[in-house]
Amino acid sequence: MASSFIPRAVFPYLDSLPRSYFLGHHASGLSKMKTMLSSIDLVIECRDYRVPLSSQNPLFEASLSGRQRLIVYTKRDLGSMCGEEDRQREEIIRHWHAPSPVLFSNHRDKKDIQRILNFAKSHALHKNSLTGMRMLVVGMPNVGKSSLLNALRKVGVGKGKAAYTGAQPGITRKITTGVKIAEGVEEGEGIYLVDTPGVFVPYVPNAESMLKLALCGSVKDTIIPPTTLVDYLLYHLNQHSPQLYATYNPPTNEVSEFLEAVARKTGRLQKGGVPDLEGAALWVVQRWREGLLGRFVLDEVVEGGLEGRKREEEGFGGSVNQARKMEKEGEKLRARARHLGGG
Ligand SMILES: Nc1nc2c(ncn2[C@@H]2O[C@H](COP(=O)(O)OP(=O)(O)OP(=O)(O)O)[C@@H](O)[C@H]2O)c(=O)[nH]1
Repeated sequence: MASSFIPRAVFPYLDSLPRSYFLGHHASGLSKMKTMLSSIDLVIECRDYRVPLSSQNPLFEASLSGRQRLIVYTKRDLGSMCGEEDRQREEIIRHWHAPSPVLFSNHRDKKDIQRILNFAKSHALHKNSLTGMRMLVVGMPNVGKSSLLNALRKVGVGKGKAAYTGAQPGITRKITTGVKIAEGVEEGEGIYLVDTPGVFVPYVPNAESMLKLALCGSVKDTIIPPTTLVDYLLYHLNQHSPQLYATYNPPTNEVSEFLEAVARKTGRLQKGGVPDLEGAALWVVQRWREGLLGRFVLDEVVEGGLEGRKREEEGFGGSVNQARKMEKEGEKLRARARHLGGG
């Protein structure tokens, strides 16, 4: 009976999950960013609104310090219903970073983009460098950097797309030349924004953060089984309201039951009418990423939350080599557990 439904209070996440997704183009992109830093006036660091803690990358703190930074929480439309709870969350996030500036954005909302543009312009005026101010946009893979660049260019100079965007991480592989997003005083002058490839954290300290990042599309969909992602999503959906998936199934904590219902309702059936659970899982994840299956934040946003997260990360070192060592050790342990379990 629906009224007696009790959602899971914790997610029994698996120790077998990978905790790293640090690729070659992430490392080379980061080292190129470092070499460019002396010619950059402002760094725009993008983080995902739905995972404000998990999408911060300590590598940026370490590598891009010394430049003024504006933090932009992207994809706000996918995590916010613009209610009182959202307002309070945004206030806490601003406190985390005070006195550094923080803005929130939906790349389709002209007002949000204009705010970022205004910030850039006032920074340029303050620095007296409207003649050729250069900014770098950085962030985790798929966080929305190129979309932000295109939106700023559209609002700022009324021009069309300059960067490719896409629903999978890793669309941008190389650092581009600067794209003009605001006119300057003279012809050929203005504010330029340089797009960069997304850079993943070297090692994700807790498995749940890895699930969150994967759900938000920061790692390739082949890294974590889609059914595991939907299981994790179902856990969150139930915490908010099982009504969010009422079209497909009554409240449940069983991912296979949920996916079977989705497969049947959406016609994802294999030979002999067998439900295609993986196909259904990929579809569900996509629906959530598009905001069509609830809009909510996955990280817990509380006062002091960012400091707590930083302490947790410091406990894990933070260097890429250390991270590789830990990932290798994790792989060995997982292989041993599989061997002992006979799987
Ligand atoms: N709903 C919504 N979707 C967004 C927003 N910003 C970006 N997206 C979508 O998120 C996906 C990734 O956007 P990109 O701009 O390609 O992300 P990126 O950070 O440049 O990705 P990399 O190439 O991995 O560095 C695309 O499908 C965009 O349409 C936003 O504010 N709201």
